[in-house]
Amino acid sequence: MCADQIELAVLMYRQDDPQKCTASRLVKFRLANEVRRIPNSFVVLNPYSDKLLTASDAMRFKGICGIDCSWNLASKVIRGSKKYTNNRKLPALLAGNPTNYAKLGMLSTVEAISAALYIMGYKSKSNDILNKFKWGHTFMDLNLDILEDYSKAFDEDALRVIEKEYFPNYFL
Ligand SMILES: C[S@@+](CC[C@H](N)C(=O)[O-])C[C@H]1O[C@@H](n2cnc3c(N)ncnc32)[C@H](O)[C@@H]1O
Repeated sequence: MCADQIELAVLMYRQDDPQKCTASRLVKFRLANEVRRIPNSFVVLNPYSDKLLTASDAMRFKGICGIDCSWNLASKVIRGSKKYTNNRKLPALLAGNPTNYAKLGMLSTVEAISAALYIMGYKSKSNDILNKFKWGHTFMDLNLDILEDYSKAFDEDALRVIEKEYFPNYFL
């Protein structure tokens, strides 16, 4: 998969400290575009979706969009909204960022986009965006083996089997 073939976007609610906001940093380094309306051809990273992101989504979507809001308000902003389409939850992963370190599924926006890139086959770009954060390598240190296994699973059933092997008690 060629790293240039996928576009990255963020929808920003600006609810967190701008100094710590990972989406702002991606926009600053021109690694993602800030959008007000998510293009229909993009997959939306939604931690409350019933549908899991799989490697086969690389064939369906030409871009990935993160929704950057506070985790404290995410349930209201994302779960309570019907305006997002093409929603996908990531299979279970451990956060590597200092705020939610080692919490399952509570990833920062950059971690979520990086994981989606890895699973969809854009492995080099997945690392490139993490490299803009001093703690970015921690996310890969914690999750590389898991992400590699997830990237080989082409449907949700296969993903859920792997998820259960690594995290038997995972519910978000
Ligand atoms: C709730 S925001 C928190 C952003 C944080 N303030 C930052 O600076 O990165 C994180 C976003 O990343 C994506 N995300 C995080 N964990 C996810 C998961 N388990 N499944 C799908 N998307 C996820 C979602 O778009 C989510 O809204």
